[in-house]
Amino acid sequence: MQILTPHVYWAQRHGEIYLRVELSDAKNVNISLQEHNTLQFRAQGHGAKGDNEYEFKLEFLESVRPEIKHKSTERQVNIKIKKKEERWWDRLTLQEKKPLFLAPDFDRWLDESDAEMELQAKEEKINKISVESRVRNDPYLGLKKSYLFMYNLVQFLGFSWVFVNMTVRLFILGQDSFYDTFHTTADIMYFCQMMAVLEVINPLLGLVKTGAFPAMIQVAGRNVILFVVFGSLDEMQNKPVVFFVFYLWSTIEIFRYPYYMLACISTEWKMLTWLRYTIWIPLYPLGVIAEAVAVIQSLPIFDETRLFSLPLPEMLGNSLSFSYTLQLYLVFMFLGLFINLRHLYKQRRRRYRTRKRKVH
Ligand SMILES: CCCCCCCCCCCCC[C@@H](O)CC(=O)SCCNC(=O)CCNC(=O)[C@H](O)C(C)(C)COP(=O)(O)OP(=O)(O)OC[C@H]1O[C@@H](n2cnc3c(N)ncnc32)[C@H](O)[C@@H]1OP(=O)(O)O
Repeated sequence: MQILTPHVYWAQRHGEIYLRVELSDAKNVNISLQEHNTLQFRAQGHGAKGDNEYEFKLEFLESVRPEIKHKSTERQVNIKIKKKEERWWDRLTLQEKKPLFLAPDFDRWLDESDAEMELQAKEEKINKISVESRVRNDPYLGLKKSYLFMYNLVQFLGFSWVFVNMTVRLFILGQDSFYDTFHTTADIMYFCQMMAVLEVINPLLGLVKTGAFPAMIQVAGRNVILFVVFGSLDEMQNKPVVFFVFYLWSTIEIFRYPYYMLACISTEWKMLTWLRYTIWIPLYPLGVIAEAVAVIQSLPIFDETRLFSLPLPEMLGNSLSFSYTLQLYLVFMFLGLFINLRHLYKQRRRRYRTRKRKVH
């Protein structure tokens, strides 16, 4: 019998190589691996040149695992080989010139980015299964979800009240409404911001799957402005900056809390998700700027009133104004801005993963 070479078709994934040998009714299939990367195939069957003994040898680009699986069907021999290291190969063989008997298997062919998506989809499916099994095992899930739903509802109502109140007053009174924002909305804002401390506690108790640190920065940052800068200085309370700070805070929250409420009942509105993960892009820096303006405006007032000043010995000037602490706080504020912008950017990317497509 003449020894011939069959047609071989190939495709790859990050971790595997698939070969399809065009040989029907193959018998005595003998596949071996030499030197970690050279596959030798020999079998009898019906190929392009009729019934014959067929063989080929492929020296792979990189090492592969010794356990090689194959399955002969009436029409072909399918071979699955695991790569030693899970990575994308630029080509199949070590030699740059493709052997004549080798061609891409277009039935299985995926380019690198498609294969990545396939891999990601598999990982997501596995994660979903493991989350679902954990969820099924949690007897308090209903209670946790109800608590979170109520918390988010209360916050949504609170911030909506602030937002609607300010908007209506802006339409009726115009710029005059800037001056008494604090007196008309502070009680509700105090309530919402005190409640927001739960946002640091929730991740610590494992009730929500996010980090406590970004929430701590957010809540502490806002509460310094609300309780210390605005709350303790009457002189600050009728400044227009209060309007801008409260408006920026409440604008994001009237989207964020409904988004969480829907998440609690496993529902999603694409538009709401987009708003939750997008409008922070202009709002967050603007919010920090407005807060910084408030801090800067409060510095001379703290200097004058000596409120919260630190007592010092007489030779050091009696007391250290709280404005120095606030100047230091301004630095922390921009550090906090950077940390949370990065966090929000990551959260957004997690939601809207974009993939680079490689053009071959
Ligand atoms: C005295 C020491 C002081 C030290 C302070 C240092 C300086 C601080 C400076 C800070 C500057 C602050 C500036 C700020 O005040 C300005 C403004 O706010 S301007 C207005 C714009 N602001 C924003 O856009 C921020 C809004 N806030 C937030 O987004 C969050 O507070 C934040 C912590 C920043 C991010 O939230 P989180 O980490 O929770 O991300 P996700 O929303 O993606 O949630 C992750 C998953 O958890 C689920 N989750 C979270 N919370 C809940 C909930 N309450 N109920 C139900 N589920 C919840 C959520 O659904 C996500 O899950 P999945 O991915 O499955 O949907």
